[in-house]
Amino acid sequence: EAEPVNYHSKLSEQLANLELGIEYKLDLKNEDLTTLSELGAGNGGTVTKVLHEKSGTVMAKKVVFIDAKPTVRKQILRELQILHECNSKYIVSFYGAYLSEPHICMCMEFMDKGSLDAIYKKYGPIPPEVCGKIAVAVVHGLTYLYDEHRIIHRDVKPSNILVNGMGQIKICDFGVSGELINSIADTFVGTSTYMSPERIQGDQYSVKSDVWSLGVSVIEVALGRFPFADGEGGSDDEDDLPADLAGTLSPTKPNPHLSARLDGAAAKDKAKRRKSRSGVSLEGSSAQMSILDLLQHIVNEPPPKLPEGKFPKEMEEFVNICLVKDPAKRQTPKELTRHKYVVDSEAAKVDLLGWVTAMN
Ligand SMILES: O=c1[nH]ccc2cc(OC[C@@H]3CCNC3)c(Cl)cc12
Repeated sequence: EAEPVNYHSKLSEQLANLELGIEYKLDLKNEDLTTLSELGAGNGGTVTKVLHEKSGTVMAKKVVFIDAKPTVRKQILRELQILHECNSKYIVSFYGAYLSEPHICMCMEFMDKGSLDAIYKKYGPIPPEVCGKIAVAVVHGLTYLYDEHRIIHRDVKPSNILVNGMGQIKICDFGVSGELINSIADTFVGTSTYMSPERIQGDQYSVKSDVWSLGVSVIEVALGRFPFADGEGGSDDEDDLPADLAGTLSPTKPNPHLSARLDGAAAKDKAKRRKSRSGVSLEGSSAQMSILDLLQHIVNEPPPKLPEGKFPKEMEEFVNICLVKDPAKRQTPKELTRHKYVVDSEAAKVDLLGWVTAMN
């Protein structure tokens, strides 16, 4: 009979280590984790709330299926170790990752109020002052990832911005492993509808592409709906392209099929708008913007913006700066840390605790 673990001594030992700043790594494995509940699915994985028995720590465990050779999975596991060094109050903490063939399991800090997409879908549009705190968290989180680790998030959206019961707002699911990005890109078409114009066109994209996604995300949570006109998109799961394009989307090289289709969609889009202006209501699917229309819309139409005069001036301006279509003219996360909206929001006394406590 194994010696019963004395939780108290274990925890106080760990607290002592923490105080001494001693990094301790838990060797995580399935048999030490008890599943408590389901948290969500999306981004190519499922997330469950688990208890790590030995340390008494409640965690969020994300399980990702990687359709690749075991050597690739091992490489991904090695690359994920960088997450141990990603320490910021704006980044969800990482406890460790392990292989449970053919899955990769990642254990992270549990954020008990969940993701922003679920929050606004349940409680309605997020108050502008809370949006300010969200902008602060994402801008500083992105700046930390890039300045300290040269990491570009690649998937900024409300479902990857999490909240906990202490009113802390943190980002998760950033692209830390090159192999993981490749394997998801191959198996997952991943035409995220938060993609910047330059990324949709396969042009070189940078940390500024994350700023575009932040702009779309702030409008979405402030309005309580995905901002592109009657777009079907915006679900937190990846929307798939039609089969013939599946797997051809690459964030790095221009895609001839796509640009041809985008031009075609552009013609359709204009025709649709003309028809609808003539008062003929578009029935069924033709009225719902398909993912292709949406990609074409983002590339060719003016960027979305907040409705005039309904939000603080500097919030409108912040969003417009994030949504500058030309990446050369768009600011970096670091430059945005000096924007009035971010600086004022950081200093503002916002009762985030009250906001999260109202959520049961
Ligand atoms: O507590 C969490 N920690 C880390 C990741 C995480 C992810 C979560 O949800 C992710 C899914 C993805 C799409 N929508 C929600 C939730 Cl609901 C909690 C946590």
